[in-house]
Amino acid sequence: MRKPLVMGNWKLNGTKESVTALVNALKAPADKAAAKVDVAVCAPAVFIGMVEDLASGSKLQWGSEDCDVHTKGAFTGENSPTMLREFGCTYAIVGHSERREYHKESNECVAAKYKAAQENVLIPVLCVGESEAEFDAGRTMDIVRAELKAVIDLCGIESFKNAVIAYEPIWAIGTGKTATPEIAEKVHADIRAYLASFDADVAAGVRILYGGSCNAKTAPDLFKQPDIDGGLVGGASLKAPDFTAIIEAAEANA
Ligand SMILES: O=C[C@H](O)COP(=O)(O)O
Repeated sequence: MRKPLVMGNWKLNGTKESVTALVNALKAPADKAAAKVDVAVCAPAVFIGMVEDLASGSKLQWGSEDCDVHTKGAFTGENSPTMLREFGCTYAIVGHSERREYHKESNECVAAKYKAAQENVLIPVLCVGESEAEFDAGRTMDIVRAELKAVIDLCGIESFKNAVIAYEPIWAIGTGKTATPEIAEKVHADIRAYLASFDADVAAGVRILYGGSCNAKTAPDLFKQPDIDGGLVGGASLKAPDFTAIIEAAEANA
């Protein structure tokens, strides 16, 4: 039985004031949901220490939006998995489409980050997904399989025992164009089938989140799908009432 996970990805948003208010407002819903649903927020690195101070003692978990492959050294601007772990992160998102696009991160680079996160006791949240042109051309699974295969080649299928996958169709991110529950479920099931071709038990156990305009309105039907194990939520995770409604939708289907 897979425990759903609802994770916020704040991206490049927040102030000291808004982070304080948001984390304080999410502790009670996270505590209430904890028996059935894991709840986490992934914050810009500069806010992670604040999130740790505010959320410690509650069931709200936190993580980073990226992590470097190195643990220390002359890598200006980076954040190492050991530093993130020291500030209490449970998760590290790797391979978000915005990193792949704006920072030119290849499948191999993302796989290396996934490996570094896992080696340093962070749970990687591996983002996969296709562009609109690739979706229109029917190439979704070609893209997603290649993104998964790079990780399998470097870390092995067993590594997915301690990882999360987030399927995020790029055309649905921040656009208001959510994938229909049927489209999303088909891709999630195809991802699970692909992983099962390597190891059926690992495939059955891995949590696969949906991301892309997941909000209070769309989450209930998405979360009813058998292969959708929660959401990676961008815009709607910045407002406590909206994110709370998404947590409640996951609880209702857990
Ligand atoms: O990581 C989150 C995704 O990019 C989804 O963002 P969004 O919910 O604003 O569409």
